[in-house]
Amino acid sequence: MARTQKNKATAHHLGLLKAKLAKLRREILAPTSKGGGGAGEGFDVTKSGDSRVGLVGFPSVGKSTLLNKLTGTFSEVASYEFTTLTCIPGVIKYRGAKIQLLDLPGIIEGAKDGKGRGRQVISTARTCNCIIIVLDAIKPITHKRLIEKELEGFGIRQACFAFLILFLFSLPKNVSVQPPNLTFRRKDKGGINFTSTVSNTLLDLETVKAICGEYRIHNADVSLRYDATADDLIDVIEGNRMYIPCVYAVNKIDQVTLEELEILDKLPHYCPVSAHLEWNLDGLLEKVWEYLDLVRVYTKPKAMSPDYEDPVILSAKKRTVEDFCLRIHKDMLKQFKYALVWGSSAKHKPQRVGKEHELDDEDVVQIIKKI
Ligand SMILES: Nc1nc2c(ncn2[C@@H]2O[C@H](COP(=O)(O)OP(=O)(O)OP(=O)(O)O)[C@@H](O)[C@H]2O)c(=O)[nH]1
Ligand SMILES: [K+]
Ligand SMILES: [Mg+2]
Repeated sequence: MARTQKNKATAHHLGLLKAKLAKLRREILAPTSKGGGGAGEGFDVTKSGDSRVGLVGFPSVGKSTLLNKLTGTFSEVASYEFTTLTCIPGVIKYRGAKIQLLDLPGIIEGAKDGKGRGRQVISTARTCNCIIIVLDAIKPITHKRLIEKELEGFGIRQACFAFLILFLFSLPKNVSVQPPNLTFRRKDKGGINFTSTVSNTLLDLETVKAICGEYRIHNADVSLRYDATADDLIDVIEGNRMYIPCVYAVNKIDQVTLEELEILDKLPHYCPVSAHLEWNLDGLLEKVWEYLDLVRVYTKPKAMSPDYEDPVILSAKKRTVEDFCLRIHKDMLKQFKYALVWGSSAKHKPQRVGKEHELDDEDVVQIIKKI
């Protein structure tokens, strides 16, 4: 692919190769029938708390040091690579929420053998609500080049790494992570029908046909509502893509110059830290909190003041009064009459609302039950 000139004439050829790569990546990561290596599942660590965050990165970038400093849990730290060989969980108490933080093995080795840990790391990463990709500030440029090279290469290690990038790292430039705005519908006959509501420069009918052909799909409607890439189409066809927000924590900034630090600080989604010297760990937590997109709701028992110590944590995508009730008790809705809400989602102080009402961060809620 690196050797192929990129132009209209080769676009469908490149699209085809991309689809082939996507299929190979999926095979590498699919559980092996032979067993051994835990059937490709993640590490056996029980989910706990309100949200889960994973530490992913090359060996010895300081993932374990970060876990230790952020959670007070012990995970072995050493100057040699592959110190951590399993998944070590810790808990961060932040703004009343309990966030489970997972320390994971460095990703190159596991990826290299094509089974075992590399796959386990990825499987575990897929269970996270946010991923902290830890980079070493001394070699961010080499790492970045490595990633680019991996993407273009063909080896198992490369393919595995590219998978990570596709699944976890290739995020839209904006913070809100959205799946591609593209409709793909299979049908029984009529061939491949390709429409676009915007002028598209990256995909044409030939390329779409080539990609679909790779999946043995000969009849489908594909419609774009933005300038989609071949990778976006492949993501939608594969259908198993996850969109997990990630923060790039550039660690060991105690080793770089102020000039270098200023550049790192400007890059989108980057957060410079020194785990060892505990520099900017607050900044990292703040960023992770922002990307987790959580809502804190305080309960107010009748005739008492709100409980500000122990908020109910909801996802910003599921934050109705109903979601709130379900979180407190599964039978709560049966007795629900209405709720009183104080805070930015309320028009009055308090506002009387039904269970469809959407709550905002730091709202206070009192549930009024049927008598
Ligand atoms: N200078 C400096 N060194 C650090 C920092 N954080 C970690 N280190 C050192 O980097 C080395 C690797 O740290 P680890 O925490 O073991 O790294 P890891 O990513 O968990 O490594 P693996 O588990 O082997 O993948 C150790 O020698 C740490 O003391 C930092 O902020 N600054
Ligand atoms: K290490
Ligand atoms: Mg480690």
